[in-house]
Amino acid sequence: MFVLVNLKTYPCDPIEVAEAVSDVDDRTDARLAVAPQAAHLERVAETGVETWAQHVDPIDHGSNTGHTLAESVADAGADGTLINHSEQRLKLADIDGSVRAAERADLETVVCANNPAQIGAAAALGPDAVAVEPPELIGTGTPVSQADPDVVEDAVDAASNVDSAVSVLCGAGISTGDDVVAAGGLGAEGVLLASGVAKADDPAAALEDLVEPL
Ligand SMILES: O=C[C@H](O)COP(=O)(O)O
Repeated sequence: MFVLVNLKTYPCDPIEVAEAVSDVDDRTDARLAVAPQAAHLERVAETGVETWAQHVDPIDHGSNTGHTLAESVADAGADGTLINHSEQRLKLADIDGSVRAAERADLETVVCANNPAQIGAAAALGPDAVAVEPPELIGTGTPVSQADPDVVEDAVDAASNVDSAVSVLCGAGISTGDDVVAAGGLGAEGVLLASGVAKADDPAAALEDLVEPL
């Protein structure tokens, strides 16, 4: 299973979380990665942990201000990027452009989507993976794998019907090892989570619990 921890703009110490993820990563068969804010990418990558950006823009080098360039994210040490997160929604053409920009910079891609229909559309754009996240469950601590298992299974079917090479993650409310196991049982190859680690009093202990059954 792939466990991708998005730090969003939570007031956690990104280096402390990255070091905890790196430490747990050494002791599990699961694949772990951290997605800090763009300004923290370089320092997080220097810890040795697999590092992801939270977003890249559908742009190339040039006359752009206040954007995130895929090449700069890669130069900072990122291995991959989220695209179209529920909190950073893009138009369809811009999702496509961001996937192309990430490919150009050799970044792995996870395109997020609200529901199975959008997952099918996202998979058609050829990312490495898609992540289904019902927005109403994000940050609630109620796991999608328990609250809405059909949405995960339907997303897996939707992606597979379009392109079986595109793997499916699920997210929203995932915070325990049981949640991750349940997600795997529904066909997801990974989970995208945030508050369960980034808002935990002890992020290292939260991570240990997440990967313990894997
Ligand atoms: O990127 C992560 C997702 O939005 C899930 O967030 P959450 O784990 O806080 O529900």
